[in-house]
Amino acid sequence: MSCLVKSNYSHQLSSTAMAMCSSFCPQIPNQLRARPICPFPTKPQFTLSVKAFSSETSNASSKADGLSARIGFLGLGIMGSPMAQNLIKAGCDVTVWNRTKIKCDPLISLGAKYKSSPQEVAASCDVTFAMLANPESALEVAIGEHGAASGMSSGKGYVDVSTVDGATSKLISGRINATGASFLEAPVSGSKKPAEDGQLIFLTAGDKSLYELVAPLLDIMGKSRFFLGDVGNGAAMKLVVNMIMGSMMASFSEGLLLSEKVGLDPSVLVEVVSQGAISSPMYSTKGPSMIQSTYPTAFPLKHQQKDLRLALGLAESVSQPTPIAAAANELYKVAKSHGLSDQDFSAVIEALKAKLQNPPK
Ligand SMILES: NC(=O)C1=CN([C@@H]2O[C@H](COP(=O)(O)OP(=O)(O)OC[C@H]3O[C@@H](n4cnc5c(N)ncnc54)[C@H](OP(=O)(O)O)[C@@H]3O)[C@@H](O)[C@H]2O)C=CC1
Ligand SMILES: O=CCCC(=O)O
Repeated sequence: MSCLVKSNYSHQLSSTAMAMCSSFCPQIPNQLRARPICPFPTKPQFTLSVKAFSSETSNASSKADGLSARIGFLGLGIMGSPMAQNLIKAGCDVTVWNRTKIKCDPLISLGAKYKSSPQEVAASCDVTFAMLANPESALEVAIGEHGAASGMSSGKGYVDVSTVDGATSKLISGRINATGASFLEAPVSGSKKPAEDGQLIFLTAGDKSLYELVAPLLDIMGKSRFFLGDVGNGAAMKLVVNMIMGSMMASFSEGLLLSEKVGLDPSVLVEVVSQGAISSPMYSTKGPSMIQSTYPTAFPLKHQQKDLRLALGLAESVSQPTPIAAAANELYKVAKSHGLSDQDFSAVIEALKAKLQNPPK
């Protein structure tokens, strides 16, 4: 396994990185290419050569020379839109598609091209990213009618950054590989704001050469990237992380409500938690709005419940007991039944309030 992290301490790019920037982003003027300063206007401060722990080195520069800079992006929701936007702002040649076409318009205004199906995007691009809601939509867009696979061929790459289960990822990988193209799964840790800020964490697995080729693109959209081996490992890592997160949020919700019920100020609880061993940006960021009973959507509750469901399936596949996650999953299901699917996942606290108001008879 390897991990590369974006450095905040250097304005300079290595020559390898510079070559790859130029290769992927042909709109970068030649006079800028000659300078050892990264030309990306939004994300100037990184180098590709900082390693956290790995003996692997990237030799993507020479391979990148064979790849032109046409990038497809399928799925422009909360995450896909800012990710694609960062690629466009970095000067990359991006072609977009979304089921609901109107969501393409802001990106088209920024310079993106548009195609009317995933198939057409894949056919016209060298590497196509997909950021879809769930396994069903990831499958439909990748291998359904007019899906990306039907536009794929040898030399192309498909990078699925959606959160899905390993079986879905392997199915997509098999169909993409059958066309002669390469597949990488690359789900992300980090939410709406990190997506906007290019601070996502990529959990990749699959074709190592494709990983190396798209590394400069991942570095535009993210702050670090892990290569985890075979297809399925990236999905598994993502599901374990989100299983922990879903349980943490459910437990935090119980704490907020209990503190209030025993006469404490929940705002003080948030402050106390922020100074101790269980401090988490999630609690500090979401806590104040949860106390106000407002849940501006960064990570939709329906997706958190989907991830818990998939994580429980993963645990079941290896007979691993996960009673805490199972209980949390039930709470998110209650929240969904109260119409909170499209609220932020912190709205799970409302399920506990509902339970309090309607105790079992
Ligand atoms: N939001 C977050 O904080 C994070 C989300 N994720 C994961 O990333 C993925 C996307 O999340 P997010 O952007 O928040 O989700 P959104 O719900 O905002 O976007 C979902 C996207 O999937 C598309 N879609 C849904 N169903 C279909 C379908 N049947 N056919 C074609 N397209 C479809 C939507 O198209 P349309 O616009 O037409 O509805 C939209 O582009 C999910 O897997 C999620 O778990 C990962 C990390 C963080
Ligand atoms: O999948 C969603 C992850 C959200 C986050 O990491 O904050």
